[in-house]
Amino acid sequence: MMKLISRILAVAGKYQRNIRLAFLFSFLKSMFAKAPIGLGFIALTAFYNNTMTTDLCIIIGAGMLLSIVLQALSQNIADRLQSASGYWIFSDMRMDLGAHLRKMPMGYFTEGNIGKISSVLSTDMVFIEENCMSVIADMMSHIFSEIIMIIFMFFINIYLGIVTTIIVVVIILIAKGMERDALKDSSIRQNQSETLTDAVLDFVEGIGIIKTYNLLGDKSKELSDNFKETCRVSIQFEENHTPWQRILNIIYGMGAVIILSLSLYLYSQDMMEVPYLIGVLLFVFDLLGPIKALYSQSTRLTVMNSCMDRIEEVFQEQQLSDNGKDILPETYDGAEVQFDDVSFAYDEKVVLHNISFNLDKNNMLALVGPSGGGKSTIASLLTRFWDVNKGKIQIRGKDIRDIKLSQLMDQISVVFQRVYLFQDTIYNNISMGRPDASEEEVMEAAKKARCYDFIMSLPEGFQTIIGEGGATLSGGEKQRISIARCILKDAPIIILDEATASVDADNESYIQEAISELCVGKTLIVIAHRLNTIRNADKILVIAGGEIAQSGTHDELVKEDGIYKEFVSVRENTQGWNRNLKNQSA
Ligand SMILES: Nc1ncnc2c1ncn2[C@@H]1O[C@H](COP(=O)(O)OP(=O)(O)OP(=O)(O)O)[C@@H](O)[C@H]1O
Repeated sequence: MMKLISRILAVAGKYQRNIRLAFLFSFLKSMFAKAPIGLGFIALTAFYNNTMTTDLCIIIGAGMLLSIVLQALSQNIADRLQSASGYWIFSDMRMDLGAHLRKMPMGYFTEGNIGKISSVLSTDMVFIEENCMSVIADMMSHIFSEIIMIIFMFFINIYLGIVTTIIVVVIILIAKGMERDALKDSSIRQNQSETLTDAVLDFVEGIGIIKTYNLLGDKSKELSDNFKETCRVSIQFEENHTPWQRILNIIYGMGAVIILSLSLYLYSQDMMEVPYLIGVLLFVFDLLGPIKALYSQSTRLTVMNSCMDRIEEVFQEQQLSDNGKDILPETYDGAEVQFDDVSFAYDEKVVLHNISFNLDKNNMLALVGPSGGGKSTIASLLTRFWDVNKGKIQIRGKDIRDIKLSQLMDQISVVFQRVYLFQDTIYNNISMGRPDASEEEVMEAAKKARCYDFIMSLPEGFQTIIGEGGATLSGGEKQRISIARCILKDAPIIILDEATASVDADNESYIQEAISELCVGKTLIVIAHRLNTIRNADKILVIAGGEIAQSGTHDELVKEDGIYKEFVSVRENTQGWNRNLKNQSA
């Protein structure tokens, strides 16, 4: 419980002062709330001793009224200070998380963490944001109230004070066990919520495949099993928690009875006066009220603690270092891109071994080879989607880790096979390649990427919104828009993941023309599948099993027995097949 408070304070940053101030007002509120009990005792004693006067009556009445007003006032100030801080803290935390995620290696997003990120942002943060401040305010008020009650009992009689303290300590110890258990169950519940988020995302993203492969029944069942499991885990959580609450309730009752019996005993031994006994009789069931209220919040507290665990887990993920200070030279006599003895592993799995090659400015390098050989990984290392484990990668003689990530990204454009366009206008989708580009430059890029005509044929032209609720474009059209974006960016190095799936002939020739425009005067790394592209490369690397199996030009490699020769003959046969099929259909 105190752990949660210190965790919230730790993340509160500049709002810590407000929260601490709110604690002070919570304390005052508790004092004013309990003041009528003290005044009640004074009144009882005065009646008992026959010393009650009109003045004292008025003072006690006014004191009670004043304590009610001051209690409401302190509560109001504490609530305002705390709830505003809560929303600010979590708004800042979301920004920090965004900044943190921006610095994570791309690998983090592709390794099944999307469900976790969404559930941290949507479930965990929202839950804490909505609950934490009210819960902390309540908790502080209950803790202070209980302390005031104990002090009060010491004031009435030292033995009563000691026994009340012991009972409260026993309750705290039992509640600790309950918290430990609940924390374990709660993390099971949170993990299940993450699994469910993953399953829902998977279902929604894969709906096309699911339908075409007639898997709707199976996948829907998987999803509904997941919902049932989530339901089961939540019920289990409540069921495991209820017996603890019952035990605590019994102990609250027993505690009150013990205090009551002790008071009667003390009275019978002349160790306590009548007004105090009456006072204890009146308030005994209120004595453990605050601690009872405190632990009735424990379910929410536990869930919050495990939400905080998961938020911290994401924050603790290693960021990609971005401390580089070197500036890339405009011109350089050596290689534009150089891999020097590079090895790389995804976690434990080593997928690249001692890769070394040079690529000169404005030259084209083709990466070819069997699937899973490591071609995409080589390209990803150049963009620092991950960092190498051994060796180094240089651009114009500078280790890419020694230059700022933003400068590195300015140097490279990537044309992915899978195009992603934002739900925005076509214009904005292109201009994000270079946000300060003029309208003419955007149009020019669209013309070079062979997409100007089809964009202009749309009713809204460049202002057409793409995506949900907007225009639907073919795969080839989207690809050309993404190429226009790259053309506008005008980075000197292009990484091109050539499409394996064939698009229709018209689109294919437009895409080829767009790519040719993009590549003029650039240094190119192409993950190549088309024989024509490969033949034009200045250098070909055959990547197999994470190593460079062969390297050379097309003419050199076809003369060697090896993977490349086989690869070319397979490609030629397929192209022959394609030609025959086209001729037959013509
Ligand atoms: N994010 C990842 N996490 C773990 N392993 C990965 C990841 N991405 C790729 N791999 C593995 O690394 C190896 C190299 O994959 P890579 O995608 O670089 O090969 P590739 O030659 O580009 O294959 P393809 O031609 O099929 O795209 C493969 O064994 C692959 O399973």
